[in-house]
Amino acid sequence: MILSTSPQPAIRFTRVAKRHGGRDVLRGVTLDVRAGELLGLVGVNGAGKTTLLRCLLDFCAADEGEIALFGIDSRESRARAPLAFLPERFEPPPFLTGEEFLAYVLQLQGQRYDERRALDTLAALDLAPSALPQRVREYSKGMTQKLGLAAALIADKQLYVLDEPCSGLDPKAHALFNNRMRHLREQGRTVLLTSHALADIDALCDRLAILHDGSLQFVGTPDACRRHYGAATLEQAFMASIQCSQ
Ligand SMILES: Nc1ncnc2c1ncn2[C@@H]1O[C@H](COP(=O)(O)OP(=O)(O)OP(=O)(O)O)[C@@H](O)[C@H]1O
Repeated sequence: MILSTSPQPAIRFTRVAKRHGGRDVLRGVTLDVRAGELLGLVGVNGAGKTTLLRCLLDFCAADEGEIALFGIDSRESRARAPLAFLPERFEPPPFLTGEEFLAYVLQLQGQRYDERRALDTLAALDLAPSALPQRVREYSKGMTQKLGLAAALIADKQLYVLDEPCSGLDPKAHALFNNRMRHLREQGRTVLLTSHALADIDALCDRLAILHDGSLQFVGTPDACRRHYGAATLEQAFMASIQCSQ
């Protein structure tokens, strides 16, 4: 058990390190995701973002360090109960219908499937009601991603961990997703998401964390990031942050 501190962050990574194949993928990552904030984790391909989330979700064990969810060691299953997760590569069982998949996800969380709620969740992501009785194998890439988001969002959770949630979304669904994220923040929910779209991070996130080669280079607001690197845009600031580390 990790001792809680006050005010308690939704997620606390403390000196998290992970090696894969003799290579350091995470090098002592320390980061608090505050309760009620929307934090964007950014970094180049292979920076270690998904690995950090996998450690958080106990999909793999960190070699060093600790991770706590609302003050509870993330390796305890009860710590992850208030959390919904969308993986980077969302691959639902192709033989299920959309409705069967959503019902299954809710059942795993001890919740009942409610068609009205499912339709509202789909509508909020611009997924047509006809997707519910359709088999997932017939879905387009964007439809599959919307179903993954719907599965993450349909259960009422305090914390959402979304790995590249906008991957494959069309512009309308993308805008609707951003609205949904703002709504979650208004409700005091916490969101940790990864994204390669710095414009989204700028428009949406309270703070961003830049991970490069397994180490955090910067954590703060988009404005603070631009100021810190003397940059006019977040893109320039990001480029400066990863060059500084080389
Ligand atoms: N199971 C594994 N075995 C070996 N190497 C791994 C494993 N998982 C991740 N890695 C390596 O760890 C590094 C970080 O990968 P990770 O998927 O965390 O990066 P990422 O920042 O999420 O990248 P992307 O933006 O491309 O999704 C990569 O070099 C990857 O090859």
